[in-house]
Amino acid sequence: MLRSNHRLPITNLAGAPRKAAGKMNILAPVRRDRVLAELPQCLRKEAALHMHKDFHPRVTCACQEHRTGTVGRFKISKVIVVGDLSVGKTCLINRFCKDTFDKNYKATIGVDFEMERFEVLGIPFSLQLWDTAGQERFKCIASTYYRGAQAIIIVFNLNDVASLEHTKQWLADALKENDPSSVLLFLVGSKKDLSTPAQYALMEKDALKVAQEIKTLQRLPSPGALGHPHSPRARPLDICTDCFSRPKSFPLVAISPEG
Ligand SMILES: Nc1nc2c(ncn2[C@@H]2O[C@H](COP(=O)(O)OP(=O)(O)OP(=O)(O)O)[C@@H](O)[C@H]2O)c(=O)[nH]1
Repeated sequence: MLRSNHRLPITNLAGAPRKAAGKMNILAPVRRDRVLAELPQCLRKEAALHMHKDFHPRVTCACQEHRTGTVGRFKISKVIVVGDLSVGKTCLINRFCKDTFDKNYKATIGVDFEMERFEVLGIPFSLQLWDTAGQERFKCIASTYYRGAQAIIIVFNLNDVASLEHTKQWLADALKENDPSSVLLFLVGSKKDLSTPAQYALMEKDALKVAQEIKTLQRLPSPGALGHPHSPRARPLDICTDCFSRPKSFPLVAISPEG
């Protein structure tokens, strides 16, 4: 069945949604649970994406004075979500953005898009979440939206080992359009509620191996290799999700392959 409410966003060359001409840009207030007064504690030091407790004063100052051109695209981050068909990419995004879960499968055609606004340490911040199609026949449409991502979330089904194997190809395709030296990677296992503890334990081991392979590939110095020799920000984390029964937010179990 095809997603009935599917929409393709109008985009500019950088892949960001374009504002409708002549319309005033009036934004609703940021939701309370999207206001982060302090950066959250990480489960493990190696799994932390932030190394400092605060922003660099230059960033804070530029954002407050609306001069974010000087600090790059700090105030908007593009996240692309890739992975095999039916692994649960849309459900993951819907749980995060709308706190909803739909048990009926409706394939994404091409791409779908959500925007989440945050306030992080007093600085407004927007997250663009690009939900891409896992079906082969829509892959070429979806891949045109890969460019300019700050983070890539590669999803696999914890009950389908083939979907884990395919994550390497999904990542390789996504990295063709992005800078491997600066993009953040997340390896996400979905449908945890459907696996038994024994199945889950096996899959967790395999997922850790894949995460480690991804990381090793990133460090390869040869040109044309998956990654970049110096990629301090690129660090795959494993996150296991269960969109079905967890009521709110991304349930995170970070099992970083570092250390
Ligand atoms: N039990 C359970 N079912 C899930 C979970 N996540 C997704 N599903 C189901 O899996 C099916 C596919 O989910 P989608 O989110 O549409 O999958 P997708 O990866 O976006 O699929 P494509 O759009 O084809 O790429 C749906 O029937 C969902 O209800 C989960 O955590 N638990």
